[in-house]
Amino acid sequence: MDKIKLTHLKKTFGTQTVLADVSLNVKPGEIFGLIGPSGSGKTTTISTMLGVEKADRGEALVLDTQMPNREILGRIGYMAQSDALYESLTARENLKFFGEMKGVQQKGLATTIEHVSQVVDLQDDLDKRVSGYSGGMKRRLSLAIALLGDPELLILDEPTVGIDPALRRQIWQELQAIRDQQRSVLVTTHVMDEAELTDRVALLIGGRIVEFDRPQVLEQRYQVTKIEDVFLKAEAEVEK
Ligand SMILES: Nc1ncnc2c1ncn2[C@@H]1O[C@H](COP(=O)(O)OP(=O)(O)OP(=O)(O)O)[C@@H](O)[C@H]1O
Repeated sequence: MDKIKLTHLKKTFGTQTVLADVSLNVKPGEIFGLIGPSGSGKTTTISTMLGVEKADRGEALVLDTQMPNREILGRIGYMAQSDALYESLTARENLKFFGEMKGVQQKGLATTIEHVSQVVDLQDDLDKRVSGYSGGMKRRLSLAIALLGDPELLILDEPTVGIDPALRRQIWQELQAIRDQQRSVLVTTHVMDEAELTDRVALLIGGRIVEFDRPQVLEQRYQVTKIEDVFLKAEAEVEK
């Protein structure tokens, strides 16, 4: 059973068609990458699938349920592009608050907070107020919050922006461990090396998914060795 299933989604803002016709599915136990030029509609795809924005046409099912749905939202680890954090609280207090909201048992909460803050390397800064955090630290805290409660589905909008390469690698190891537990991850990224690490990747160009397959299959199809080159060639073809 698919964790996400989008069928012929269309979304316009005024006269601008941002999503012309988007269909995709995310399976259990996979890391699914959504890549595309800036402004191609990656964030809109996410907000429409979650029901934050209303689709003009088509259907979006998340965990077999039409969104928006509060109960389902509670079962997803969602990291938006802008951080929604309590600035006047410390990181630990934020994690505690969101952990309780997600129903993490009080008994295991401290251990869970320990684990997610280690993944994003914030364990030494947990008792600082978020207002004193850098942009990258806030991103890392948002990611830690998304990881709370071991959600069966993670939806991460550019989770590694402003994050150093070594930590980025550590975060991807965690995403792979999550995948290996048969949980699913949908991730948008601008970093082509990251797209290489996904199980399947979709290229969103001009409001359509122009390619959608395993990275290696796409590289063979375009006779290149990197997803970056697939991306550039596909983009040039669309622009023709
Ligand atoms: N609420 C909105 N009202 C009007 N236009 C919007 C709205 N949200 C997005 N758009 C427009 O839709 C287009 C796609 O934006 P979106 O943020 O989905 O792209 P993106 O692929 O996520 O971009 P980036 O990679 O830069 O984050 C842009 O032209 C944007 O201006």
